[in-house]
Amino acid sequence: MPDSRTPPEVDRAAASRRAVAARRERAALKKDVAMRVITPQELLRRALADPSAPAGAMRVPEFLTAIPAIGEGKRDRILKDLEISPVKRLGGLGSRQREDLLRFLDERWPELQPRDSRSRLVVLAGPTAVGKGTVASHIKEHHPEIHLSVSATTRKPRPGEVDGEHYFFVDDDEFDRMIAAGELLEHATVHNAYRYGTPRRPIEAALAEGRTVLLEIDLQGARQVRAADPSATLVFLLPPSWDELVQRLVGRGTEDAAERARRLRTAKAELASQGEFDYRVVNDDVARAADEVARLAR
Ligand SMILES: Nc1ncnc2c1ncn2[C@@H]1O[C@H](COP(=O)(O)OP(=O)(O)OP(=O)(O)O)[C@@H](O)[C@H]1O
Ligand SMILES: Nc1nc2c(ncn2[C@@H]2O[C@H](COP(=O)(O)O)[C@@H](O)[C@H]2O)c(=O)[nH]1
Repeated sequence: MPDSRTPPEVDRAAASRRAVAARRERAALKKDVAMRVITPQELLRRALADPSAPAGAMRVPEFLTAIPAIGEGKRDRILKDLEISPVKRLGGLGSRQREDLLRFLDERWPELQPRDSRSRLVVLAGPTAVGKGTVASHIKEHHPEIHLSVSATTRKPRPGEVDGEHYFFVDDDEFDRMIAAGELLEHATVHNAYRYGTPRRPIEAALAEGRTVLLEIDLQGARQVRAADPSATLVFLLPPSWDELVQRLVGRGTEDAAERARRLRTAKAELASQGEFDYRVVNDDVARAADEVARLAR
């Protein structure tokens, strides 16, 4: 039967069919990213190679939220940081924006991976005086959604330290009892001096609530946690340099010379073990390092 429509009507109908097909293809691509059939990097490379392909027509915000680890808040922060307008399509990105977006995906890939293979248990370790306690306190203050574990220890409180807040200060008998009762997830004698351990129950309760739990512990403890839960995330905090580490230890002024020497000996061994960790973060600036650890913990 002859087509009774005018040529403009035929064109409009064809354009509408093409638009519907393109929308379907974009939806399929987004699903492929969400289901991990292809990586976001691969989709972005396809879009850049052929801006007229369905991937090229995808807007950057819908591309970002196709990645399961990126919600709307994170999406908006990324767009702002990379200075990309929300109306931009992948195929229309400028060369600097392309590079920035690809670099972002490559650098952040570990934390954008779906969490289902990792538990919510995160360990922060590193040599003495690198700033573990300082970074952990910053996280506690600025990321209240993360539960910071309070350890038990046989060492005496330093000035300003509060029982139950900084540590549970216990004597040797009580520490032995906690071990015998299975109350500690891990425990170790640190710097060949005092004993420290992670109370198990508050951690299990926080994990059961779906919260991320951060343990600020030593290398021996980190190894025990890894053995108990291979899916835990291990983060190693590094000083900007060895000299800076010594300066921080001396500057803190909480140990005498003998204790400092003992701690620095342990620090050398700990630094040599950093390869066992999933991530390394340099504590050059407390807020920056804390935010990086919090991001890895999410
Ligand atoms: N990014 C930083 N820049 C400068 N000084 C820092 C930084 N982070 C921490 N410090 C300082 O370094 C000292 C050691 O920090 P902190 O006590 O947090 O270390 P730690 O790793 O918990 O040590 P330890 O394992 O011996 O308990 C403190 O005086 C702290 O204020
Ligand atoms: N294995 C564990 N190590 C712990 C724990 N809590 C703290 N620590 C580590 O001890 C040293 C010394 O701490 P300080 O407060 O006396 O300076 C430090 O490296 C901590 O990370 C723990 O529960 N288990």
